[in-house]
Amino acid sequence: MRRSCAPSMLKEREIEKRRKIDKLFEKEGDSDDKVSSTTLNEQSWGTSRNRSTQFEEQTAKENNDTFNSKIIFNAVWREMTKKKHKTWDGDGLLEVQLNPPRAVLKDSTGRYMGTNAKFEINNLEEGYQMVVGGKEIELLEQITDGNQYFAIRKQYAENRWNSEEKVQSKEASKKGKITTLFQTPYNLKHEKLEDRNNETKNVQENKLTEKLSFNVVWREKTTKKNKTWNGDGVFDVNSDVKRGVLKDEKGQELGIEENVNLSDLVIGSILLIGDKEIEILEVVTSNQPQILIEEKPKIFTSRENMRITKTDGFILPCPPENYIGILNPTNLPILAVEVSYRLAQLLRPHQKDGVSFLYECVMGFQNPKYRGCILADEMGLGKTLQCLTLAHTLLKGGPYGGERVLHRVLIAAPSSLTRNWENEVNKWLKCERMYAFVVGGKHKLGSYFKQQHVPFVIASYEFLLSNVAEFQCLKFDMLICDEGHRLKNESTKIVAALRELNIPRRVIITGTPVQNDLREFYSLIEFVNPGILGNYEEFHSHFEIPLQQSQCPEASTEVKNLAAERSKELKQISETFMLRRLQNVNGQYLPKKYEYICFVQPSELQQFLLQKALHLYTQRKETILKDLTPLQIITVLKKICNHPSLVARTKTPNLLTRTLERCLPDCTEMGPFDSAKLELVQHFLISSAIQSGEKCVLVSNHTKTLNMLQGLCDFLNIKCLRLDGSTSVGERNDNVEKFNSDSDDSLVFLLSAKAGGVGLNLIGASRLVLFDNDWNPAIDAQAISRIWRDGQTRDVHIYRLVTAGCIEEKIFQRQTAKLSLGDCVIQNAVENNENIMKFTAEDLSNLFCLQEDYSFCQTHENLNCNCNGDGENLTLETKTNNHNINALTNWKHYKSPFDTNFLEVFSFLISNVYIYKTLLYIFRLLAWKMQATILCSYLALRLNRFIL
Ligand SMILES: Nc1ncnc2c1ncn2[C@@H]1O[C@H](COP(=O)(O)OP(=O)(O)OP(=O)(O)O)[C@@H](O)[C@H]1O
Repeated sequence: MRRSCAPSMLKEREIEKRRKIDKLFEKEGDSDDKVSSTTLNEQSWGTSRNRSTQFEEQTAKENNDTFNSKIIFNAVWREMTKKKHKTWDGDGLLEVQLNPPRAVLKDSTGRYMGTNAKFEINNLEEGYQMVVGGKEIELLEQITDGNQYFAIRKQYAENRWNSEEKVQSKEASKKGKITTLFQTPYNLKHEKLEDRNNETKNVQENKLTEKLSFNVVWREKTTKKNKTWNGDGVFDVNSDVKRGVLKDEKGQELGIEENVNLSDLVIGSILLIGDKEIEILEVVTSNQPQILIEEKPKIFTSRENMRITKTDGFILPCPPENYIGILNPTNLPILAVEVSYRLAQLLRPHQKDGVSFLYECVMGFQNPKYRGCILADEMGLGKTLQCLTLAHTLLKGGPYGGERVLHRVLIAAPSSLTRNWENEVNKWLKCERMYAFVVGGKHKLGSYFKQQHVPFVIASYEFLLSNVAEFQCLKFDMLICDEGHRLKNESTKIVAALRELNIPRRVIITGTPVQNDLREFYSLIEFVNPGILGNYEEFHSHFEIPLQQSQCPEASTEVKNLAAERSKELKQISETFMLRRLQNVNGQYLPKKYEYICFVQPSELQQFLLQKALHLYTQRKETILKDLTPLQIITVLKKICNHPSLVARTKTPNLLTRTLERCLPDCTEMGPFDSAKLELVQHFLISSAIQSGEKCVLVSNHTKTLNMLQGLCDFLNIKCLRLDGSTSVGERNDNVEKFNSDSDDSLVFLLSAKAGGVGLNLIGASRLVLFDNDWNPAIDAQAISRIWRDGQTRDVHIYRLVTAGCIEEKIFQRQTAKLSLGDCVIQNAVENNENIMKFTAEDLSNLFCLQEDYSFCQTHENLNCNCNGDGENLTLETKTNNHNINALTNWKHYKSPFDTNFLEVFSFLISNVYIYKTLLYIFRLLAWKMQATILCSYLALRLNRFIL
C-alpha cells in the first residue's frame, strides 16, 4: 500500500521525474523534444506527453519496486519485560519496507504482531534489538534484501521454470546426472552473490525435476483482522502444467490451483489455493538431498559411487542393496542424503562416524525390522550434536524420492537438561531456522499446537510421565532419550509411558549403558529395538547366566568357553545398534587433564570412631545392636569418613548412631581437622581459590556433606553456588550460567553428584574435588566429566579423595577391582535385607574388617608394586590377575613425603607440612592423553567383558 507523501517530497519527486524524462529523450536522440527540466511549462510538457506517459509508467514501476523492496529478518520476540533474566517468547519475521521506513513484525505463523515506523535503517543488522508493536525483538540473520529478493524471484521465474530448461532437464536426466537443486531464498542467505551466480549457471547447465514441494501453513480464507493458521501442509506444484495441489499433514487434499504463477513460489509468499490461504515456509526439495534424475531408481552400492557435490558436505551411507525392496517398496528414486555443509564443517571425525551410524540404524539399514539405537559414547564426545545433525538431516529430506523422513522429533531429558537441549538446538540449528519448543512450566503443550512447524519438542521425563495423554495427540517420528539409562528398568512407569507414544524411531543417549548388570542393558535394548534379543527369560538363560557363571573364580574352562562364545554373540548383535567411543577421542580437542587419587590417613577421632563402629557391628549378636544391618553400618562408616560430626546430624538416629554420638566431643570443639579429607579441602581452597583465584567444583554424594562444605566456604569467606536435588530447574541453569561467566565472583560450585552429575557444563572451573565416592562408578565418572569439556581453555585437575584403610578405600577398590555390587544391591538391600547376601561372605568380612594401622595405603599394597613412591621406576613384581586393578599401573605413584617439585609441577598447592602429616599417597595418571580414568577403564572393561 502506498502512503501519501509530504508536499516538499512530492515536489522533489516531480523534479526527479522530469530529469529522468529529459535523460530518456537525450538517449533517444530526440533533440526537438528536449526540454530542460527547469524550463518545463504546460506546453512543453504537453508536447512530450506520449513519451512522458511511457516513461511515467516505467518510473512508477521502478518506484513501486523500490517502494515494495523489503528486507526480511528472522527475529525472536518477547513481551516487554523488566525481568533480569529474559527469555524469548517466540520466533518471527521482521519485514522492513525501505521507503517509507516501516517494519512489520509477524509471528512464526505469519500472524501480524505490530509495526514500527521510527527506526534507523542503518542499525538493522543481526543482533540488533528494537521494539515493534509493544514487543521486544532481536534480529537474527537477514533472509534477503530487496535486491536479492527480486533476484531470486527472477531466478525462479526465468532460470528455473522455463520450458526450455525442462527440455534440457529431461535430457540431463536421461544421462543420469545428479542435479543440484536450487536453493531456497533462506538457504541463500549465507552465500555470496557470486556463489549464487555460479549456482544459477549450474542450474542452467544441470536441470530440474518437474515437481516441487513446499512446506506451508494453511488457513481457511478469511477477512478477519487477526488471522491464525489452521495447520501445516504441503503444496506440490507440477511446473509443467503449473498445477498445484495443497494437502494437509495427513496427505488429504485441501485445494487445487490450476494456474500457479511460478514466480510467486517464494518463501514467505501468501497464496490463495482454492478456498485456502497458504504461506510458503520452505522448499522441501531443496539443495539437500540432491535429486538423482534417473529413469529407474539408482541404487548406490558404495559411497564412491555417489558424486560429491560442490558443497563438499558429507554424504550419509546409501541404503543396502539387499534390503532395498523392503525399505523402498514403492521404488522411489534413491537420493544421496547429505548433511548440511555448515554442520559437516563443525563435526569432528568421530562425530561424522556417529551420525552415519545413527542414520543407518534409524533408517533400518542395519536391519529393516528395527529402527532404534544406543549412542553410548563417553561423556563430552558431543552426543547431542550428533543426534541433532541426524534429526536436522532427516527433517530436511531422505533417501527415497527426497521425502522427509522426520516431521517432528521428541526429546526426553532429565529436567535439569531441558534448557541445555534448547541451547544446543539454538547453537547448532538456529542458522538453519530450526527451533525447539520446551514444554513444561508455563509452556503447555497446548501452546505448541500454534507452532506446529517447530520440529523439536523437548520435555522432561517427569513432565512426559504426567502428561502422556497430551503427547499422544501429536505424531512424533523420532524419540531421543537423553541420559537414557533412566530407562534401565523396564517396569518403570516412564518406560511404559514412552512406549505408549508409539514412536517408530528411538535413540537412547547414555554415557553409561551398563551400570550394574546385564538386565539393565537388556532393558535399554528392548526399549529401542523391541524383540531383538527375544524375551528376558531367553536372554537370561542364553546370555546372562553363562556370563555370570564365568565371573566365578572357580569357573571351569567349559563355562568360560561358553561365556566367551555368548559374549561374542552378544557383541555381534549389539554392534548393529550400539556405538561407544571413549573419552580419549576428545584428547586432541581439549586441554590437558590431570587426575589425582589422594589417599589420606583418617584423623585420630575418625580412627577411633571407625574402630568403635566396626567393633559394635562385629559384636552385635551379643548386644542390643543385634538387628543392625550391613547397610546401616556402611552408612555410618561413610559418614565418619566424611566428618565425624555427620554421625550426630541424623534425623532418624538408630542405636548405633546414638552410641557413637556419645563418643563425640562437643560440636563446638570439632573442626575441619577432625576429618582428614575436610582438612585437605581446606588447604586446597586456601591455595587454589583464595590465593590463586581459581574456580573449583566440590562434589559429594550427600547433601549433608555439601552443607558442611558450604559451611567451610563461609568460614573461609569464599563465595559459592550450589546445585543439589532441591535446586529448582531455573535456579540450576542460572547458577551454572553464573558460575561459568567471568563476571561472577563465586569461586566454588557445590555439586551433588546424583542430582547434577549428568550433562552439566561447569567449564568455569579448572579444578574438581570428588569428596566421596559412590558404589556406582558411573556416577563418579559423570561428575568428573563436568569440567573437562568443550569450551574449557585451561588444563584441568581432578582430585579424588579416599580415606585410607577403611570403607572408602574398599569402595574404591571395588570400583576398580571387580564387578561391584553396585547401586542395585544397595538399593535391594534397603528393600529386602536378604539381598545383601549378594555380597559373598568374604566380601562382607573384607568390608568390615578392623584395621590396625591406618598409616599405609592398602591399594598400593594390593598392586604388589615395588616403586619407591617417587613417581618413577614403576615396576610390578607380580602383576595381579585382576586386569581392572592393573589399570592403576598406568598411574604414577607418589608417597609422602612428597618432592616439592612434584607438588609445584602438578599444581598441588598444599603446604608441605600438612601433606607430610596426613596425605599418604597420590596416584597421578601417567599420560593425560590416555584419559583412561580408572572409572572409565573400569566401565570399558565391564562393557568389553560383556559385549564389546
Ligand atoms: N564439534 C564440536 N565443536 C565444538 N563444540 C562441540 C562439538 N561437539 C560438541 N561440542 C560441545 O561440547 C559440549 C559437550 O557436548 P555434549 O553435551 O553433547 O556431550 P555429551 O557426549 O552429551 O556429554 P554428556 O554425556 O556429559 O552430556 C557441548 O557444549 C557441545 O556444544
